[in-house]
Formats: sequence, C-alpha cells, structure tokens
Amino acid sequence: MISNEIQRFYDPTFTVTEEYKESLPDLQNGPASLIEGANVPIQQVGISNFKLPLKFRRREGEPITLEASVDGYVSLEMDKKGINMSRIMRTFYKFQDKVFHLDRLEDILKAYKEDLDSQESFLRISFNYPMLMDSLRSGMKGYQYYKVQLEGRLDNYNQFQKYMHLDFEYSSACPCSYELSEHARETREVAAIPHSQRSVANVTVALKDEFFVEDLVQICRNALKTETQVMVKREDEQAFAEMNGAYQKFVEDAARLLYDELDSYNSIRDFVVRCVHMESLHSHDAVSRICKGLPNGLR
Ligand SMILES: Nc1nc2c(ncn2[C@@H]2O[C@H](COP(=O)(O)OP(=O)(O)OP(=O)(O)O)[C@@H](O)[C@H]2O)c(=O)[nH]1
Repeated sequence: MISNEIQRFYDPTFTVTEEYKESLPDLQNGPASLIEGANVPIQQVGISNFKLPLKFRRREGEPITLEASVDGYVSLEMDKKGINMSRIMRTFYKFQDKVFHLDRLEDILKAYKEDLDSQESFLRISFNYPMLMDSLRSGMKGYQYYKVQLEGRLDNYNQFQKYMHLDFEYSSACPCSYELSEHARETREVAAIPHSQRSVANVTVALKDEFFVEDLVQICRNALKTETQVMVKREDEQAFAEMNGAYQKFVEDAARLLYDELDSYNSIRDFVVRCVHMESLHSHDAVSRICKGLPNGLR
C-alpha cells in the first residue's frame, strides 16, 4: 500500500527480490508511443568516457596495463524508445581481463549487437601509451607518452572496420625563416634565429592487417625525423638543433612527408592526417590536412 506520507529514509538492509525487480518501471523498453520527437532510427547511442584499467598488447614483451577511456555505441531502430544503457558497460566488462588489440574490438562489437539487439555497433578506446625513447647522443632514456585511440565499427552486414589514431608531437623549423636568418648574417652580420615550434600530427589510419602502436610511431618518426625529446643533456640539445637544421619543414611538407610514408605500408588501407604547427611567429596556428581518401574511406 502506498502511504501518503513519504519518508526521507534510506534502508541499507533492503534487498531486491525477483518479484520486486519485475515491478520496476522499464521505460527504455516501453512502446513507441513513449518516443519523444521524430520516430526515426538513431545512428549512435551509448556511453562515452567510462574508465577502467586494460591490458594492451605491445609489439615486444609482456602486455602493459593502462588506464583506458571507452566510448561504446550502438544503433537504435525506429519504434524503439531506448537502449539498455548499462549493457554497454556490462558487456565490455566481460572482456576486461583479455589482452586488448584492434581485432579484440570485433568480439566486443559482436557482443554489443547481440546484447543490445542492434544493427550496428561502435567502439573507441583511448589511452596514453608509454614507449622508452633514447636520447640523441648522451645515451640516456626516458618515457615518451603517446595519445592513442583504437576504434572499431561493425555494420549491419557484420563488416568490421578498424582504425588507429595517434597524436605525434614534433618540432618544425621554418625553412623560409632559416634562409632569412642566414641572409641577415651574411649581408649585414646580424644574428637572427629562425622560428620553430612544437607541432602535432593527428594521424588516423584505416587498417586491414595486424598493426601495433609502435608501427605508427615508427612511421611518424621516419617521415618527420624531429620528434620532441624526453631526456636532454647539452650534447642532445645540440644534436636536436642540427637535426632541425637538416629537416626543416613547412606544414605542407609535414603532411606530404607523412603521406609518402603511410602510403608505403601494405597494412594501411586508408589514412587522414592533420598537422598543426603552433607557430612562434604568429598568434595563430598553421594547419594542413591530407588524406589518401579512397572511395568509402577516410576524408
Ligand atoms: N536508454 C537510456 N537509459 C538511461 C539514460 N540515462 C539514464 N539511463 C538509465 O540507465 C539505467 C540502466 O539501464 P538498463 O541497462 O536498461 O538497466 P536494466 O533494465 O536494469 O538492465 P537489463 O537487465 O540489462 O535490462 C536505466 O535505469 C535507465 O533509466 C538515457 O539517456 N537513455
């Protein structure tokens, strides 16, 4: 019986029986008449940024456990009010003890489609991946952390697409500014320092074969050469200055260098790259965006 007097009281001993659970309102599984707005399908609905520790596969050695942030979504058909939202997280937790890599996402995406009775599913796992990096000349080492995302999609034909995103930080020394500085020194004996800046390449690759974070890092290093350093003594700083002298680049050069390198890898089906040079010359950024852009690919 419902009393008219509602009490402000939390009972820590209250236990839920099956019968009580059955009596709970279940709005998200209610009739289409409960839908607000247009009764149309929703492409993605789910949870963003739930966190847990996950074991990630490395190219060499034991897997590494890292804090991961997960976005999980499914599609929702018309006539359905909502999804069983907690299943996005509960289904993911069934895989929490597995070692994570891109192909593992396909298993979870299939489980999403089954557990949430959906046509399509989508997953993105974000984490910071540490790699030991050698100093240029001093023989020291330090941890470089890379912002990485593994992404998977399963469409209504069960076709699995997998992607990796990496933010790669590098230094860009302006070739024009270098020539202008040399000109000042040679013609007027005036000291001048060309501008250079910390820059970032946001790289997304669509993959067809096995692929590791280490592979994408290596591709970026091969293309751009001037990755920002971790442990730096004077001999390393001088080496870095020489390296930037050898590998000067406009933002256009950075994009094309990455294109060349990414295009030479068989396991990469398609890619898109956005380079941002946070100019010390300007108060604004210089930006380039380049893609292989296959039909139905990344653009
Ligand atoms: N669909 C949906 N659910 C939401 C939202 N915000 C909060 N929720 C709540 O998420 C809770 C958990 O959802 P469910 O997975 O359906 O929980 P459940 O019905 O006990 O779980 P099942 O045993 O899987 O059926 C529900 O109480 C919802 O009300 C929202 O925006 N959409």
